[in-house]
Amino acid sequence: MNENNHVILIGYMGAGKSTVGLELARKLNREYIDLDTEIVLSEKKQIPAIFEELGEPYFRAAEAQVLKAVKGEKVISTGGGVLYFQDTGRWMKKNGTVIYLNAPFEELYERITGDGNRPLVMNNTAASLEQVFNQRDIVYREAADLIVSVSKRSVEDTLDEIIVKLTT
Ligand SMILES: Nc1ncnc2c1ncn2[C@@H]1O[C@H](COP(=O)(O)OP(=O)(O)O)[C@@H](O)[C@H]1O
Ligand SMILES: O=C(O)C1=C[C@@H](OP(=O)(O)O)[C@@H](O)[C@H](O)C1
Ligand SMILES: [Mg+2]
Repeated sequence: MNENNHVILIGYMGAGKSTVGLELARKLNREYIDLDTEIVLSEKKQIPAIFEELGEPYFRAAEAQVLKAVKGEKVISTGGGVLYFQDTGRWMKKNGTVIYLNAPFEELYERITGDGNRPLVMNNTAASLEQVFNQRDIVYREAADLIVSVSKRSVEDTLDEIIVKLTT
């Protein structure tokens, strides 16, 4: 039996997981968790400082730990690297409905380029970010129960599709 019944948003940086998740929680009248926000609060450091001072492996472990501690029927916005450990996707499937917010790399890159709050964007070229996107896209698809396009589309429109898919 499932322990929890969350709605879990996954996808690459810039897909709108944080933006869509907050609104989705409001519409579904559920509590909302953004894993990045939880980590910032518990570490009392911003994401770039966590990467710089504690390292990416530390951040990945914290991310998986925070995710697995969420109980109930919440809406969870993950970070783009949340599937870093192989067992995380399995945990998600057992604990909720996993929705992959998907768009072409070029569109997502437009949204995130120059953002100083995303260490991967600051420290990598567009070509290597695209490579990461291509690797992760496979993993996101494997983990997803539903795939929703966020390409050239408003947040409202995306929300409507998610709500229809969750309730049919
Ligand atoms: N449907 C959309 N169309 C255009 N821009 C969007 C859309 N959804 C989110 N954005 C913008 O893209 C950026 C990244 O959104 P965010 O919610 O932080 O993504 P994520 O949490 O997946 O990294 C923000 O500037 C946000 O306003
Ligand atoms: O893709 C990633 O590895 C990351 C994505 C970020 O979250 P968003 O996907 O919400 O930008 C944040 O967790 C961190 O900067 C690392
Ligand atoms: Mg986010």
